[in-house]
Amino acid sequence: MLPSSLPAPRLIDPASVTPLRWGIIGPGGIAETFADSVHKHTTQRIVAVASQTPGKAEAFATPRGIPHALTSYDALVNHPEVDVVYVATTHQFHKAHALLAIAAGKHVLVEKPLATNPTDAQEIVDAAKAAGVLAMEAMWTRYIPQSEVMRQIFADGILGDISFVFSDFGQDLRHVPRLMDPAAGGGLLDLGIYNFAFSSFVLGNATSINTVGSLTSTGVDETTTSVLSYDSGAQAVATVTMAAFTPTAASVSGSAGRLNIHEPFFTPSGLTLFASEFNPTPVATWRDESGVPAHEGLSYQATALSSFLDQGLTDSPLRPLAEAVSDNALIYQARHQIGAVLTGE
Ligand SMILES: NC(=O)C1=CN([C@@H]2O[C@H](COP(=O)(O)OP(=O)(O)OC[C@H]3O[C@@H](n4cnc5c(N)ncnc54)[C@H](OP(=O)(O)O)[C@@H]3O)[C@@H](O)[C@H]2O)C=CC1
Ligand SMILES: O=C1CO[C@H](CO)[C@@H](O)[C@@H]1O
Repeated sequence: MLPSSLPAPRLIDPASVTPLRWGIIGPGGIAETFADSVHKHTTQRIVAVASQTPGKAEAFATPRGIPHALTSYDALVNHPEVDVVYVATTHQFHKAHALLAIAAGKHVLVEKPLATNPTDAQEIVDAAKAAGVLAMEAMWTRYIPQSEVMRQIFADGILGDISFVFSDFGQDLRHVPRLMDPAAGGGLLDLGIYNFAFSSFVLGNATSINTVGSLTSTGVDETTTSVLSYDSGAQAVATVTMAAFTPTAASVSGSAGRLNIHEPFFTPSGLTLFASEFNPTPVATWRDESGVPAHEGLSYQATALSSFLDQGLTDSPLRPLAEAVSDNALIYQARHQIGAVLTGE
């Protein structure tokens, strides 16, 4: 019997965790959204920002009242007022900048993907472990309310035996230089990481992957369809493109019911439960009415990180590093299956 309502998310009160002092490396597009949403929705505070581009740190810090605008990443990671570093540079620099923060003894939140390949991602994990600091991939979707609702739905077995997961992420991003760049570009590392993280959220680690796809004029992956297989017999299909705007939908199907994650599935949205037999009438719907819309949801991961440190943890229980590495390895395989080989690989 399916429930007629979905559980309410159990959220952390932002005021209940230690207000950490954050430093940002690489104040570009996502750093702006992160800083503004963190200041709006949490008790965490950005106290320093460092940019290698002249004038950029100052321009970022001044309107936000951030006290320290620095011109060197070294100075930021070694700044005595910084507790945790947010690495917001483009993918190919994540490893070097995460290691810099870890070597300075700082906790680190690394933008997704953790690195451009699983070997580099594992190096970050090993360094953080050796230094006894927390490292966390900024897979922010894991920390938004609907993911908390989903965790309860899965724990209660509401969907029965889950056999199929579908996720789709597509936007025309071919005008964005970093995504066309053979050093770190492509749809899979930038967008597909959300699909792969969604599949592992539901089904765990895939045992095999088969990908078909096409490349951009610069040789990075443009459009891909991946089929992931699991020991249980379940499958996940991930469609990813940086050439067109697609539904950006996701669903989880089991023997007892199907859960649709409202579009776009990777931001705060909503959930609808259907019966397992064909019937378009929803059984139950939950909508995110928390007042933290779209990318403002980046703020949840900052509160979560602080709560993990308060609990003495050095790995996110909601997006463990081992999972970030195994998803990275699947993306590596997917890319190489279609010949999307980055510079130096
Ligand atoms: N969670 C989300 O929804 C999103 C996440 N992201 C992630 O955030 C990361 C950054 O993306 P985004 O903010 O769009 O990136 P930007 O293009 O805005 O660049 C961010 C920073 O990276 C450094 N940088 C960029 N290009 C170069 C280069 N060629 N050489 C040296 N340094 C460079 C710069 O640092 P400096 O200022 O020091 O020069 C820049 O300020 C990506 O890894 C991406 O996956 C991006 C968008 C959304
Ligand atoms: O994480 C992300 C979410 O969506 C963006 C586009 O809107 C991506 O480019 C980005 O890296």
